[in-house]
Parts: sequence; C-alpha cells; structure tokens
Amino acid sequence: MSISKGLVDIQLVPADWDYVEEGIENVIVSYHGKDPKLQGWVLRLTKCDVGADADVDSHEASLFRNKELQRKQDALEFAASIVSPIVGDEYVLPQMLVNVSTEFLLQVRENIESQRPTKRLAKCIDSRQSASMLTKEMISRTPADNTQDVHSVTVELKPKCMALPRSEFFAPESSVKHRVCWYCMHQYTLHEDGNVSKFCPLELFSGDRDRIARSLDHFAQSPNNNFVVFVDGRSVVDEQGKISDKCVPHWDLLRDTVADIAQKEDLFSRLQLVQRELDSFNIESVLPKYKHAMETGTLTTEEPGIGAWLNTYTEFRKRLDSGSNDDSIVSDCQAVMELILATTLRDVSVLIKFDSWPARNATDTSSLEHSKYTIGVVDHDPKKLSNIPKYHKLDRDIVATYLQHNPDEARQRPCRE
Ligand SMILES: O=P(O)(O)O[C@@H]1[C@@H](OP(=O)(O)O)[C@H](OP(=O)(O)O)[C@H](O)[C@H](OP(=O)(O)O)[C@H]1OP(=O)(O)O
Ligand SMILES: Nc1ncnc2c1ncn2[C@@H]1O[C@H](COP(=O)(O)OP(=O)(O)OP(=O)(O)O)[C@@H](O)[C@H]1O
Repeated sequence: MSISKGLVDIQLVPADWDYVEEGIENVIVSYHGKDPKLQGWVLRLTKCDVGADADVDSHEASLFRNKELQRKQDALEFAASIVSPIVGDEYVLPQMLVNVSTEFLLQVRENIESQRPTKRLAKCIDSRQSASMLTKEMISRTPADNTQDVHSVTVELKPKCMALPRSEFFAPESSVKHRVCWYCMHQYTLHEDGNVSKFCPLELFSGDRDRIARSLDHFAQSPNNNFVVFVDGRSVVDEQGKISDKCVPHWDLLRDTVADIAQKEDLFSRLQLVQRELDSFNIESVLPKYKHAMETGTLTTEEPGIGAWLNTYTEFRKRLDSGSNDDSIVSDCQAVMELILATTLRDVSVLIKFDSWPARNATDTSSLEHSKYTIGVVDHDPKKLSNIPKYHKLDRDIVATYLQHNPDEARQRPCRE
C-alpha cells in the first residue's frame, strides 16, 4: 500500500470519468482517459442531500469545505496508521487526495445521473468538496489482456459480522447473541420470513475450505447488497436475482477460487481476531459508558480527530499484546472508541479482482490466468461516535425481531465459529 498524505494537483476532465458504483456516502467513478498517471484509478466522491450544496459560495459552504478536507486527511491517516496495521499493509489500497473543482464535480454529477440506481437519488455528488480520494481501481470494464477471450471479474464480499460477541454483560433476553450471529439475526429485520438468507458470515471466516465454499453458495442464493459479482464492470444477477452460472462464466470455478482465497489470505483471520477483541464490551454495555463519558465531558459531541484515534489504537494494542483480559481497566472513553472501531471494520467490503477470468466458451480454464488476483478492503472511514444511540437501538430491534420469529431456543439455528 502507498498512502500519499499531501494534496495532489492533477488536471481532471469530467468526460474522462465513468460511473462505477455507490454507497450511502460516496460515488465511485473510474478513469478512461489517456493520462497514464490516472489509468487504473478511481475517484471516491462524497455525496450530500440533494440541494444541501445549493449555495457553494456561502460562508457555511466554505466552513464545510475546510471541515470535509480535514476529515478526509484524517481518514487517510486512519487508513495508514490504524487500518493498515490491523488488516495488513498489503490489503489497504493505495490512495491519495486530489484537488477537485466545483465545475468538475457538477459536470460529473450531470454525466452520471442517468446511470445511478433510483434508491440512491435522494443524495448527489457534493459540489462543495475541494478534494476527493483517488484510489486503485478494483472493478474494471475491460480485462487486462484484450487479446484473449477473457473477462475482468470482481467479487465484492460485505460479510458484516466476523465473530460471536464474548461480552458477559448481556441482559437475559440478549443471551441469544452468544448463539446466533448479528448477521443471521439481522435477516429477520431486513427481509420477509421466507426470504432470510442462509448465508452465515461465521462460515466464511471459519478457515475451513468446505464450509467457506458452502457459505459462498448460500451468499449466491441471497446476495442482497452484501455479495456482488461484477463482470466487465457491471454487477450481474440471473433472472431470479441470484448469482449463478447463468450470469457468471464458470461460477463454480469462481466460487472455488474465492473459497481458496478466503482460506489462504490472512486478511480474513486478522479481521476476525480484531473484531472479537474490539467488540469485547458490545453495544449493550457501551451505551451507558457513552452516556457517562458525555455527562462527565471525557467525550464531547465533537467527532474524534486522528490524535484520539491513534491513542485509542495504541491503548488497544498494548492491552492485546499484554494478553490482558481485564476489561475493568478500560476507561469509558476507550470502550466507546473501540466499539466504533469494531463497527467500522465490521462494515468494510472485501474486493477480489481477477484481471483475466475465462469467458464462457473457454474449454481449458486451467491454462488461463484465472488464479491471478488483487485483493483489498474498501470503505474503512471511521464511523461516527454520535451513532452510538442508533447502534444500540438497532441492536435491540434486531434481537427483538429475531426472537419474535424464533421464540423457541431449541429451534434457533446456532452459528458456529
Ligand atoms: O447499520 P447496518 O449494519 O445495516 O450497516 C449500514 C449498511 O447497510 P447494510 O446492512 O450493509 O446493507 C450501509 O450499506 P448500504 O449503503 O446499504 O450498502 C452502510 O454501509 C452504512 O454505513 P454508513 O452509514 O454509510 O457509514 C451501514 O451503517 P453502519 O451501521 O455501519 O453505520
Ligand atoms: N477502489 C474501488 N474500485 C472500484 N470500485 C470500488 C472501489 N471502492 C469502492 N468501490 C465500489 O463502490 C461501492 C461504494 O463505495 P464505498 O463503500 O466507498 O461507498 P460508501 O458510500 O462509503 O458505502 P456504504 O454505503 O457501505 O457506507 C463499493 O461497495 C464498491 O462496489
């Protein structure tokens, strides 16, 4: 990984950028122009509510711009100094901040509008940002070698949960959290009874090749927005909304290859280990600590800057390295920050990109370079401290809804690490 901390000045032409994907907060556009410095890179542009950036020249907009720039610089530092040592340097994509003009942003906004999904249209590219993140392209429209009959294929995994919580401080009605993982319970809030996914993320993190492959099959049956396969830059599903051989060339081979990768790459075990340790208090006991820290002023409504994050991480690392299980020595503030770090890491996506995936008509798949891949995590900006009450409510709702549908403990399907 290489994270450049300065602000880079490059001439950006709106017509050179194509829509790739987006989440709640950011739109990703990829470069297809002629500048070799930008080829193979994407821009991550932040969004705002439609209309919120109407007056780009106001005093408020200028304050907002400075704050946003600081937040993005902190996010770069966060990636380099915290995410990178946790997951491994090799899994964090190279990134840098580039200057972007209002004209550039407004034109890109207009150019990509027709390609955006309806569910995301309440927000648009924020024309007030003065800098955006340039990062390595992980979803590509063209295969690396156009001379062969191959595709560019990227698999996106957003597993959302890596371990069962080990907190001993659960209310009696929450003890189910020791048996059923957060993702499996959440299914009952997100979907109708008959549509809950059979995918369990703990299977994906099991380290057992067969369990991993089976979990990918379950993921493919109910991909939702947690499992996406991009073929030549487009996300694909079959007519039933599933991932199968009908939409992905050699799906069985892809599933097996991804299972091998998930078993072999240290990323998965590192994410699981740190998730287990960081979530040791769980949101249930963190909410009172958060309230207490706010009342006593050890935490304020100001979101933590990079200095506070570095202290949190150093403190956490010291405890982890000493092998101490004594949670009583952890301050309220530290417990809250660790929970936020755990939530940040829980929400990352893992992208695995194959530059030369065999086309459907390829008979000898072994001769193609399908095993050459690039892997990285995306979406690791720190979550907001002010989300703590929301996380607590979500957690309670998830448990309550799960128990409504599964009141009988003997019939609950336990998750296994
Ligand atoms: O709350 P969750 O667990 O549903 O996660 C949200 C994600 O929903 P998901 O369940 O993955 O579809 C949600 O993902 P989508 O945009 O729905 O794909 C975001 O990642 C959201 O993060 P943020 O608010 O943008 O920082 C996520 O919010 P956080 O809870 O991580 O803040
Ligand atoms: N480097 C990249 N190259 C190609 N595509 C990417 C890259 N990074 C992200 N994407 C795609 O864009 C999507 C949205 O990106 P990102 O997760 O950064 O947005 P977000 O708004 O922060 O997401 P969320 O809603 O999960 O918080 C990802 O899910 C992925 O499909």
